[in-house]
Amino acid sequence: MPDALDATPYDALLLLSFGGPEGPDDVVPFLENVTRGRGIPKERLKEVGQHYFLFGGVSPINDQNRALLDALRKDFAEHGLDLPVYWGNRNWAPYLTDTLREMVADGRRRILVLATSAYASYSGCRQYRENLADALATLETEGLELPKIDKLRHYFNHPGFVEPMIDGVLRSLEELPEDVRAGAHIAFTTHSIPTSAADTSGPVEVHGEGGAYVEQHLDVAQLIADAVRERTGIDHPWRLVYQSRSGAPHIPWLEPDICDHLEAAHTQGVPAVVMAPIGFVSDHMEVLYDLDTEAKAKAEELGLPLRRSATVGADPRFAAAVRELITERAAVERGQEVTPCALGALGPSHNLCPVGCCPARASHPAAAGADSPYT
Ligand SMILES: CC1=C(CCC(=O)O)c2cc3nc(cc4[nH]c(cc5[nH]c(cc1n2)c(C)c5CCC(=O)O)c(CCC(=O)O)c4C)C(CCC(=O)O)=C3C
Ligand SMILES: [Fe+2]
Repeated sequence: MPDALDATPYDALLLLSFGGPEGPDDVVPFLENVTRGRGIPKERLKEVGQHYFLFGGVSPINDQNRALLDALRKDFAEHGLDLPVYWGNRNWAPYLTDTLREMVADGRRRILVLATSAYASYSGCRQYRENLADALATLETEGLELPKIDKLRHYFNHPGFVEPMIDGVLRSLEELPEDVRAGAHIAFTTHSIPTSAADTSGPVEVHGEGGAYVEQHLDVAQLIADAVRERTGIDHPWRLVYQSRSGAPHIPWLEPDICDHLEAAHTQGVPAVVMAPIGFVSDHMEVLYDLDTEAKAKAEELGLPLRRSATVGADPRFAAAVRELITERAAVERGQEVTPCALGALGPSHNLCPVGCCPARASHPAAAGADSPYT
């Protein structure tokens, strides 16, 4: 047995995810949960519902989280990290509030949260913190003693997140027909968000002009492209592109869309493309529908060879990264010196979201940040 690792003061890890439907009857109530008060056009909701129905009303995200839970528990056991792992979702069962109630009943007082979103942005960070605050508010009305909740720093540039994606891109390149492989372009994809949300993502003092969201993705894309060049000797041209746009058409969102990009690439004579969905932690519906269904159909129509590389999912290197992030943060909380691990140009992300980080359109309490009403 290795020496026991120290998670003190934490007594539990909470895997906090998006959640997804697990059958046709779940789809509409799930979409209602996701879009409550968010002003998404009815037409878009019908369309997104169809994406789910195409796959039997089942999102792959829950099974992927179950696999990640297994990987985390296995890794912790193998490395002597004695920390129970719980799972709660923002938009579907097991619901965050129910899990948190269970954690309190189990006597958990200091909870560390791992969100299945690696980057800054309102949708990828603050919204998770708002849902934590809402869950705490509910437990408070029930007269429960509230636990203290912290959130792990953004892990987009952690080697345990980046390295599996490098392997994935290399594998996808190898899958391309040999005659087009050397000339292939890489399209790194992430979820489009409104440009107003992109511009204000991250801590105000730290990020550049266009916000942390794009900056962080560009950092990861560059890391992967550099590693691919080192391993293959070929400098594959790349670009960061976007997918899964929703919202009203007159509101600007990040562009270009992956399908428009494929068309432009084809017109310019690009012989093949590898899509690398670096914005997502696992192969959930955005990946299955927007890339594997829609973008692949577009490529077929164009006669453009296209491969989609793997997301991190339950890769053991990602589980190990989570363990390292936990012991790192626990040491910080104990007042010890640590050297946080991060690749790329941006350095390790902040541990505590400062006031005004990734602001929402409407003010809403958010937990696990400097502006949390819960301490
Ligand atoms: C940045 C980002 C991530 C990555 C970070 C993270 O992972 O958190 C993400 C993940 C996900 N988004 C998901 C699903 C949905 N997102 C929607 C809507 C929206 N997402 C947005 C952004 C993001 N979303 C935004 C700006 C909107 C517009 C409405 C709003 O301002 O809030 C809608 C409503 C319909 C539509 O408009 O598409 C659905 C159904 C699922 C589950 C998939 C599954 O079931 O497998 C996952 C993992
Ligand atoms: Fe989304």
